[in-house]
Amino acid sequence: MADPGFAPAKVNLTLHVTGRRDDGYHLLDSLVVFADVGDLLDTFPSDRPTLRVSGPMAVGVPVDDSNLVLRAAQAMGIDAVGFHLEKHLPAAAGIGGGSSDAAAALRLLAETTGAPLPGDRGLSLGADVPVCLAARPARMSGIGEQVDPLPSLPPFGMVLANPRVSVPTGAVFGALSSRDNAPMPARLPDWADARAFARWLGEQRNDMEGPARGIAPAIGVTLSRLGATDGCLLARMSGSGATCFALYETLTEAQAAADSLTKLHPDWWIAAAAPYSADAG
Ligand SMILES: C[C@](O)(CO)[C@H](O)COP(=O)(O)OP(=O)(O)OC[C@H]1O[C@@H](n2ccc(N)nc2=O)[C@H](O)[C@@H]1O
Ligand SMILES: Nc1ncnc2c1ncn2[C@@H]1O[C@H](COP(=O)(O)OP(=O)(O)OP(=O)(O)O)[C@@H](O)[C@H]1O
Repeated sequence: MADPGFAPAKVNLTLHVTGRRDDGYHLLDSLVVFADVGDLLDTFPSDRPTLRVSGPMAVGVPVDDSNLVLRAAQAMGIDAVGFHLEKHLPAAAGIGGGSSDAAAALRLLAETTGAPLPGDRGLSLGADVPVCLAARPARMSGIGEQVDPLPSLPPFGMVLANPRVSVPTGAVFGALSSRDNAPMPARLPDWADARAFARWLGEQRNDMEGPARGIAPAIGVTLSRLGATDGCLLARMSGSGATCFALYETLTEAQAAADSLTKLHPDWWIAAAAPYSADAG
């Protein structure tokens, strides 16, 4: 059984911005997968909402009411709970760290208290929370509320790389030059292998990459470094950045690429990962 407290990194393999609603939120069409690197969340008995944060990425993570973990508990109407969050994912990085933590909190509380999940599956906490609650490969649309699980994907390995520049999501949406772009094809192909999958992904887009690179030029460097690693099939930015990912045929190739990139950029956050799905095993 999948660990409900595991908060995997979210990776937008594609991210098409297809319109904007009257309230300013953008309509998206995105192929989302999860990686087997992430944060770890656990609960402990407490008579009031409490949050302790530890781990290699704990610095700067809020421990007050603004943390999405405590906001998730609030959304489920649960006050008397303590959380321990072990932070491994960089924040404001385009890999849904806070959203995945919120989703893990919802899953844990539903499991331990029997309380129902919020009707909006966490959308009011963040547009990425519903897909993070599913934590399996999905096509995400609307502003994030529509989550359609994908049939099985071919196996592949990934490297995630962040040049340690944080990029606020709202600023990147605000800097988009075009908001009415084409969605992905209505019917997704049945990809034979990682190469065919990466070739098809290469014909799709992340519409936020251009504006994010304008805000954080280090993203361009990250993409070219990933693209130059042995066996790289595709290098692209995830979400609103600055984390970029590269795909490989195998996890072994991804691990070798992560090692060589770490030698070049020991100060970056770099992780090799396999795809993760909450419904597997
Ligand atoms: C870029 C993505 O990561 C792609 O998966 C998500 O759409 C962002 O999800 P998120 O970080 O959970 O976003 P939220 O915390 O809900 O929103 C942050 C800000 O991004 C903008 N926002 C977000 C989602 C969306 N579909 N349209 C938007 O315009 C809004 O200005 C909002 O104030
Ligand atoms: N549990 C949490 N972990 C990290 N940051 C959090 C958390 N809860 C709230 N935050 C706040 O949310 C901000 C955005 O962080 P988050 O990791 O959610 O990034 P994100 O890039 O917006 O994710 P994405 O755009 O992929 O959904 C942080 O700067 C931080 O102040």
